[in-house]
Amino acid sequence: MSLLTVKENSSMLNNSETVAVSPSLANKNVVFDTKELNLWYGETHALKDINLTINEKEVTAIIGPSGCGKSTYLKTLNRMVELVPTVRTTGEINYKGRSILDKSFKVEDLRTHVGMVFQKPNPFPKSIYDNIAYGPRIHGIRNKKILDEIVEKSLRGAYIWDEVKDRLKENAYGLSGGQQQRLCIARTLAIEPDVILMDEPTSALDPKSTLKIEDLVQELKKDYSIIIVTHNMQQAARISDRTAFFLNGEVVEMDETDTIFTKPKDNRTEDYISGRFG
Ligand SMILES: Nc1ncnc2c1ncn2[C@@H]1O[C@H](COP(=O)(O)OP(=O)(O)OP(=O)(O)O)[C@@H](O)[C@H]1O
Repeated sequence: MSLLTVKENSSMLNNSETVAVSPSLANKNVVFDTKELNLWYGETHALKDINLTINEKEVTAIIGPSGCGKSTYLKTLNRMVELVPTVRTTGEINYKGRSILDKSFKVEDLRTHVGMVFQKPNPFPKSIYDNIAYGPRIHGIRNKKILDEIVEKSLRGAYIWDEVKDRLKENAYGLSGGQQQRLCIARTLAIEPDVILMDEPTSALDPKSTLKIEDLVQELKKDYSIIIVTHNMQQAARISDRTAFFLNGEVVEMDETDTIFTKPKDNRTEDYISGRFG
C-alpha cells in the first residue's frame, strides 16, 4: 500500500486531544523535549500547548497547512524566533535535558549544536571555500590545513565535493540553486551540530535537486538529528521516521510516519493527508 493511502478500515479515534507516541519509540534518546510550549506574536497565539519529543538520529517531519505554526516551532528550537520583538513564550524546551529558553543558555552556544537550512538557498556572497570556512573561523580556527580539512569534509558530507572541488575559490553565487542548497547544508555541517533544522529546504528546487537533498537527508541522519518542515507529503512519507501534524498552532498528532500516513488516529490528520483541506 502507498504510504499516502489511508487504510480504509483503520480505526479512527474521534478528535483525540492526546498526542500518541508508539511504544516502539520509547527507548530512543531524546534530543529535544518540548513541554506545554505556547508562543504569541503580539496578540496572535501561534503555538498552543505544544508537547513534542524529537528523537536523536532520526528524521522528524513537521507537516500541516499554511499558517499552522510549523516554521515558528522550528525557529523556537534555535531561538531564532526571538528576533521578532513582539514574541512571548511560555513553557519549556529542553535540549538534551537543558532548558534552552533559560537565558543562561547562550544563543551562540545553542546554535553550535543546532544548525539551520532555509527554504531559499542563502549562500554568502563569498567563495565556495569561504562559505564553509566562515563558521569555523568565527570559532577561532585559523590553521589553513585544518580549515582545508573541514571544508573538504563538509562538502563531501553534503554530496557536493566532486562538483566543486576544482572551483573552491569561485563565488558561490555561480552555483545552481540545488548546488547552493547543498553548499548551505555543508556550511551547517562545518560547525558540527547535533541537530539540523530544515525549513522547506527543497521547495525552491527542481525535482532532480530535490531527490539529491532527500538522499542526503537519509545519509545525514546516521550522524545528525534532522527536523524538516515540508508542505510535500510525499517527501515527508519518503524521508521521515516520525511525523508531527500541526493545525492552528496545535500538534494534532505525532507518530511513526508510516502510522500517520496509513492509520492516523485523528480524523483531522486523515482529512489533511488525503487532501480534503490545506
Ligand atoms: N513575524 C511574525 N509576526 C507576526 N505574526 C507572525 C510572524 N510570523 C508568523 N506569524 C503568524 O504566526 C502563525 C504561524 O506562522 P508560521 O509561519 O509559523 O506558519 P507555517 O505553518 O510555517 O506557515 P507556512 O506553511 O505558510 O510557511 C501565522 O498566523 C502567522 O501569520
